[in-house]
Amino acid sequence: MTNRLTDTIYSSPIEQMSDFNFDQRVAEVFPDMIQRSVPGYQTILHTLGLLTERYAQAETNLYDLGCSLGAASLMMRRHNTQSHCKIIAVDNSEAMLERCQHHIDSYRGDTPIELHCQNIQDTEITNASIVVLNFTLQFVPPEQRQAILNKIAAGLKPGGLLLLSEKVRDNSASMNELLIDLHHEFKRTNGYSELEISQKRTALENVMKTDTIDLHHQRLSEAGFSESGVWYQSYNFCSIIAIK
Ligand SMILES: Nc1ncnc2c1ncn2[C@@H]1O[C@H](C[S@+](CC[C@H]([NH3+])C(=O)[O-])CC(=O)[O-])[C@@H](O)[C@H]1O
Ligand SMILES: O=C(O)C(=O)Cc1ccccc1
Repeated sequence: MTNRLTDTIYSSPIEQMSDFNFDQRVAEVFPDMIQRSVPGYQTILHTLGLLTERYAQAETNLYDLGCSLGAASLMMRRHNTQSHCKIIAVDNSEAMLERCQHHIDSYRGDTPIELHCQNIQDTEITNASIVVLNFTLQFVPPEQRQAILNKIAAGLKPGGLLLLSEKVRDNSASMNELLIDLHHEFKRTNGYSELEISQKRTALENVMKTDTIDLHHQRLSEAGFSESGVWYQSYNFCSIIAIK
């Protein structure tokens, strides 16, 4: 994207730190923030394109849960070759959705994209061939995560696909520390200062509770997915494919 606004949200000392939330300021700098903060973000979107070519089924719904500015929806729309599909993109941040609509309108595509401002806890999943949770489940309270996966598995057609990308925690405390450290180095390389890294870490503490990869596999199996596998991991960021 050209003329991308730089994320400077945590660049000055903040006296009263409040929890991270997806407001207007975050929405404005989001492409820069996610690109500089999430290792493999582009790789994951690229692979979603390949998966769409393989897994989209005609006359089904493709869901993008926690769509932010619609990057995953646009990728699915660009790669979908099946007829009579609908992309349903959901986010509970009005600021994100407003920008998402502009984004979508500025590209052409055959598959219609419907935007819904709601909690993904309330989204009905029906007749789905692909569901994307690209770094969204991590923001849902942990005790509500299983119910969402159950609903997704129930709403997917046989052979349907879930792409679940998450920041994760390692089983071993020392390995976890190392992976977090390497991620922080990645952020420094991308121009974030020590202050920005540490203030954002504090802001995320209460709102982003990470799980282990083992727990993700367990939940997916419990939900009724026949298979799940990690296809990508970079430091403490991973992406899982689950097939119904
Ligand atoms: N309960 C919820 N219901 C609906 N939306 C939610 C909820 N909780 C958080 N969100 C939304 O989930 C998105 C998470 S960002 C996803 C990136 C995108 N998938 C991408 O492929 O670019 C990831 C990140 O910032 O690390 C935000 O837009 C929130 O408003
Ligand atoms: O920046 C981080 O440390 C992250 O964990 C990733 C992220 C990216 C965008 C919004 C919230 C968290």
